[in-house]
Amino acid sequence: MSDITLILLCAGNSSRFELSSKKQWLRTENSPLWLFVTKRLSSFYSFNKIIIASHKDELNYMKNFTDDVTFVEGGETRQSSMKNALKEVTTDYVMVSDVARACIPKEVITNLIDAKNNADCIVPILNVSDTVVFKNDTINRDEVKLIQTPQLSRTEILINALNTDEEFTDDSSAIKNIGGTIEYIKGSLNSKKLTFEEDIQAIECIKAPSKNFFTGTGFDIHPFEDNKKMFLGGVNIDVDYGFKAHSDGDVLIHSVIDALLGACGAGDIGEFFPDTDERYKGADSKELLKHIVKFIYNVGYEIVNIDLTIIAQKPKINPYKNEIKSTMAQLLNLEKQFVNIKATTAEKLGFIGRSEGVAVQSIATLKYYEWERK
Ligand SMILES: Nc1ccn([C@@H]2O[C@H](COP(=O)(O)OP(=O)(O)OP(=O)(O)O)[C@@H](O)[C@H]2O)c(=O)n1
Ligand SMILES: C[C@](O)(CO)[C@H](O)COP(=O)(O)O
Repeated sequence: MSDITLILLCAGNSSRFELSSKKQWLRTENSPLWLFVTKRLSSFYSFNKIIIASHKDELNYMKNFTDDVTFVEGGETRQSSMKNALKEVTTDYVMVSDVARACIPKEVITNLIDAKNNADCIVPILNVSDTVVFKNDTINRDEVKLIQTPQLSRTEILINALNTDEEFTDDSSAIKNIGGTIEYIKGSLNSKKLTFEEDIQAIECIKAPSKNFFTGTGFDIHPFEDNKKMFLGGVNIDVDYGFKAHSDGDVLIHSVIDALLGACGAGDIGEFFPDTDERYKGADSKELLKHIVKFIYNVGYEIVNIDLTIIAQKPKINPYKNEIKSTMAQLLNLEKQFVNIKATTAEKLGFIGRSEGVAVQSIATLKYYEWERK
């Protein structure tokens, strides 16, 4: 059994990337980048264990993709994500890599492992061939190194090195800080880190996303409650009763949230906003939908359209249809033509027919965010 654990850091915010999808969630064919990188690295070497540090909002979702890795919640910084992941490591050695370095070649992994006994931390580097100016001075470029990941460290030493409030931008800097030894090996241009949008041009091992469409259905139902404001699709309906619920009871938005989550395979509304959680008592459902829409985009999807049916004996929906459409289109970041609303009575049958509440059924279609190499 190998004595090396792989940690893949995937908990960043991609704030410099500036696309609607986080870089770890870009699709290469049908695979999110983090899964592609995990499979790629594990095809090069049989690690004892693979640990993935995930953003807290994406941790549960990631678990739907594979049972072969251990997921941990990331932190605010790369270093805190690494510290969380290190708690799960039981081997003598640990290899830590950025998910943002998607195309690391096998040779780099093999060379790191071959050098594992030579120092406390083995680091791939690139030398610099351009002239380097630091502040205003041209400096000796032969003394400049560009540090890459993955880095292979003795686990105990890395844990000790990170037992500080000081922030380091990589593992080797922390180890150097406590007097540990470092060995530099040859890195690779193919290990370039995806940081800015234009870096996609250099990440050649990934293929375009598949053109598949994904559908999900949603259904929600709420009974009426007197003397409460009624909201449907984010619009205040002018009646003197509302919906009984833990939140504001916007049954239409709840149904749409479930359809969106269904389409991207992310469970249901209760997994994101439990009705036992005091934070969501009386919550404005528009805010819940905004959170979900951000999630959908972050994890690499775009919304194509939604269609829904409101089943209500009362109130009358027609006078509000257009406003609901506009409000929902804005919340979903869609053109109005891609939001369709139908309404029907229950022909006086059952509890809806007895005017005791309203149900909404919906369907959403998503596609992968279409990044392209120009
Ligand atoms: N809190 C954080 C921050 C970063 N990372 C990971 O550390 C690596 C290097 O970070 P970077 O490329 O800077 O990614 P982001 O932090 O997502 O990017 P940005 O700084 O532009 O927000 C990435 O694999 C990233 O997912 C992490 O696991 N936890
Ligand atoms: C660890 C690293 O990739 C080495 O070059 C780099 O320091 C990460 O920096 P970032 O600012 O977190 O992208």
